Amino acid sequence: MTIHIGAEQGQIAETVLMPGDPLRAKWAAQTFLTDAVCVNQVRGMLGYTGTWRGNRVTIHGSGMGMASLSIYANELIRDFGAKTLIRVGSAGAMQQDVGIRDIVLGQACTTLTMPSRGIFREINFAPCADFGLLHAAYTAAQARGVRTHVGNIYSSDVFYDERPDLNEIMQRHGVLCVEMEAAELYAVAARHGVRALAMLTISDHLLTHDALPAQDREQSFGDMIELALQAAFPATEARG
Ligand SMILES: O=P(O)(O)O[C@H]1O[C@H](CO)[C@@H](O)[C@H]1O
Ligand SMILES: O=c1cc[nH]c(=O)[nH]1
Repeated sequence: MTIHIGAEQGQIAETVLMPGDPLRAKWAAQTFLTDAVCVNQVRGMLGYTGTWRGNRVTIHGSGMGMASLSIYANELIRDFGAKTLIRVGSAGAMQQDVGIRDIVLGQACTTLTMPSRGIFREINFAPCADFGLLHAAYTAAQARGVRTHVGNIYSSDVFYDERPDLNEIMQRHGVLCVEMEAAELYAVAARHGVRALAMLTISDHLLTHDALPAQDREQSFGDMIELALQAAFPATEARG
């Protein structure tokens, strides 16, 4: 039990899927895990542990923003021994050829800042995905025939951005989409020598202004959840 996670020791699996939305965690656990048990409700930040094809998995909300994710990622890794953390988030597309419901795998993250920024002093640390997870997720997505993009994503620390000029610069440099947690997840994971990946489903589009409703963001990202599980347990997937 930690300040923010009420689980007992042993109740958190080594593999953790992390949506921002705690209700997406609940839906994903109840839809995809066997014998899912709620292991955290502190502050309404829901976490569930169950199994997927015999492998123990926890699905735990991160909350919105890097400050919130940082608390949960630190406690999951340092206090509960999490070794593989996969963010399963939503994101806003920043390129014309990235469409609603496409999946983006965050190979690297662009930031203005992040909670871990301070410890790097004058260094511009480049938060990047674990290559094994990235490769496994891409392979699984190709096999499933899901439209998938791999590349640089923008981890913003604000949702209501007063600097749209920065979006234009990032778009010209090929940044695929904007979300709010991945960079800090990658930095915390790197610091502790564990694996991390951000998988994102495009929920809205900064250029076309198309957007999915809240219920879809909560309960319709099944492709992404299954791809995250396949990426975490590729050998299991090969056996079918
Ligand atoms: O849907 P989630 O996973 O929360 O991700 C995105 O949605 C939230 C903003 O609406 C931010 O957390 C952003 O990163
Ligand atoms: O951070 C986010 C997440 C989803 N959509 C956005 O536009 N921004």
